[in-house]
Amino acid sequence: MPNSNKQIDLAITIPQNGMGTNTTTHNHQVKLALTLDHREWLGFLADEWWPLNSPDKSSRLGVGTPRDIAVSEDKITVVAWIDSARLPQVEVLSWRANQWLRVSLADVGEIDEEVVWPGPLPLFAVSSFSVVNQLDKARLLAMSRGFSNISAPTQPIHVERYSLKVSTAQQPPDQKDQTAFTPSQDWNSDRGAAAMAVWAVPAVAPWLDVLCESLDLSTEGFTANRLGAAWWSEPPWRSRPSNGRDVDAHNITFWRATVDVLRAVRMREAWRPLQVLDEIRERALSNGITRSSLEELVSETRELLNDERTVRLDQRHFGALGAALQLVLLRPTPERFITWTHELRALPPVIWWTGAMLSGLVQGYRDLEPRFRGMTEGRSLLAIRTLQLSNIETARIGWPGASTAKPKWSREAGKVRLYWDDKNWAERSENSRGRWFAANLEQPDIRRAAIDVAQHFSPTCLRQRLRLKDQQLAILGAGVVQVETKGAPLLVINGAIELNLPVEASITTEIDDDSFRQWLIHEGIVERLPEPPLVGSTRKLDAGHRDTVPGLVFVPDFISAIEEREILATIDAAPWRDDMKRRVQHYGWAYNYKAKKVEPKDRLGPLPEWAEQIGARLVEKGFVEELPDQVIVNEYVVGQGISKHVDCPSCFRGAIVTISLSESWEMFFWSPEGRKTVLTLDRRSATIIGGDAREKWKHEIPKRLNEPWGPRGRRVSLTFRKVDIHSHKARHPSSR
Ligand SMILES: O=C(O)CCC(=O)C(=O)O
Ligand SMILES: [Fe+2]
Repeated sequence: MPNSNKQIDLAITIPQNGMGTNTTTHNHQVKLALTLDHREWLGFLADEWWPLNSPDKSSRLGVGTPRDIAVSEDKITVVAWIDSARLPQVEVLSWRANQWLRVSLADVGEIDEEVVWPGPLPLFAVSSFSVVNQLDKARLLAMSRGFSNISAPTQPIHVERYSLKVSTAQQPPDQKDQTAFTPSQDWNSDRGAAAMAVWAVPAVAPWLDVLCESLDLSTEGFTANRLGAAWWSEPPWRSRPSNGRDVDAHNITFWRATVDVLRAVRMREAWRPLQVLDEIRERALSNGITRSSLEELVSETRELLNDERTVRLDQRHFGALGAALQLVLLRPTPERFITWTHELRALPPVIWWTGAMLSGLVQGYRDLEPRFRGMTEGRSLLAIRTLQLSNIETARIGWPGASTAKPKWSREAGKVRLYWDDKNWAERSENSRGRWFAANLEQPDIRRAAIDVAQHFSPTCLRQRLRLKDQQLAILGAGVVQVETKGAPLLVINGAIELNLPVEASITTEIDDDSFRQWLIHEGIVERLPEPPLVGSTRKLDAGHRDTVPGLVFVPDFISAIEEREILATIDAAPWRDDMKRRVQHYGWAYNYKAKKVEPKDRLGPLPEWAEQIGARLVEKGFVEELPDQVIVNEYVVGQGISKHVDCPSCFRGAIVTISLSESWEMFFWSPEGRKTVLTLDRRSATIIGGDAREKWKHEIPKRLNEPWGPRGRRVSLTFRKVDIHSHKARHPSSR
């Protein structure tokens, strides 16, 4: 955008002098030199822009040759070589033929002796530094490592002889239109807040969205409002929305007062939290906050600061915001603030995040430790973006490589990657909270694990589901029961009633997806969350192996995903036998693994309804001839399996069927000659083992940690058999 206007600007601003208009050199290679002493150099590294600390933010740069500034004997002279192509191609003042002229940066060349860059210079525009001897270089590097808020520059420091040129230029005239280049007074604080916001963002989707929106040039933080954290739509680095459409005026007003006061704190000079608190109170009152709610927060916070009470995370009047402020007042610097997570295990993410951001605001970018500043790419993008967001004038300046795109994020290989266009500018590690949030709760094994998690951590996300079928139940008690049919049917009970439920009535535990996710977004989690199960172990079968075992029939998707979930829920609600290596449940007939037989005394009763239904379907589809009357549920966790065997030929009649749930694992089939055939038992499939496969071949589930496609979690199988109680055939030597 600036490039297209360049020629026109030139035509207007270059006067017709002796050089003529055509002699301007379009030399982008020209090196601009900023001469600094070592203290200034350290300041440049701390701020990453130069100069920010002085009222005049412009810099005089030598063209090709560094300017000779009066550096005293005891100081080291450092030359920063600026690559003009990394700066916006705007107009600068140039000392050309003994006068100051306004020229485009792109046209600065050998004919210019010196230019005045109209604003602070970014460290990222520096291509290298120069010093005159090795000792100076060593001293500079040592100094840059000696301060907690400075890291050694990524640019090389060359040792070379250069000449300094005494300036012949007059004092440059005042530039009236510098505003676009002069960051706001608060830029240091606001940039500190932004850096901490990135560093501390909870790696959970909605909070990552909030962060991206907070750095977007256009949006107004809808996600933040939806999450009850409206103040994140008005982070310090954004000039306030003029339309003032606040959904949470109370919190926003308090937030503005807090930010205004905290960003004016000069931590280096003094830290007086009680005074800061009073100032926030004053400011909030004059902004129109109701006295009573504010006074309560203020007096409680005073007690906290005076060590007369301990931190309470459920702030009544200002919620997460009030709590975050209290924590920041207690520990104002980021490196101390972040230690709260160790002491307050149940710290909700938004309190921690808001507080961390405020600690960055109080500390300011200059004093921020490099670990909080992020990657090099991110630093420059964040600096430019906070400049753009702080005032409209600066937003118009086209920084090379700076994007106007929306910031986005993605999850990749255990990382959360933040990017603009295709530029990666920040990374966070994923955590189990974020992984749970992203997990597909439709997957039965994930859902099951989520129920476990909820049972342990947040039972209010759970529901009990009562399933009744073809019943007429007497209503006991004085209450009244009605069924409302408008919209989704609703059973309305007024007063108390009781029902005598038949034994077959099933009650299963269900999870409410929304409340589970809300819990993941908002709540402090005291213990380590287990990881959601991997769903990698679901691979489509290659058909090649299926025909090689005679008598084997493989039926993919015999069970639907919903059935799978329901059966697993029912199974998990029933007791497990754990007298073996793996857990099992026996239905219909108990099986004696030692004696390898079934006797009349082993009869347990009819199959449960779910097993009865599947058995009937197996007959109906012609996979087995007789209705199965025994089902064994096997649970295998990582490392477990079943050794090579033939299912007891004399105990059962006809084909046996195994149905695989929750993960796909391999089964090995061994021919009578000892040849191995591998079959993947896809989850939800049925494998019918009949004929030779049943009688002559052995089968096995290897005991191992991984399947070829990923680590094992948990597999559950259902084996359906027809018990042959009258058969007295000899036992197969290695039968089960
Ligand atoms: O887990 C399976 O699918 C097979 C179980 C099995 O072979 C058996 O119980 O005999
Ligand atoms: Fe078996």
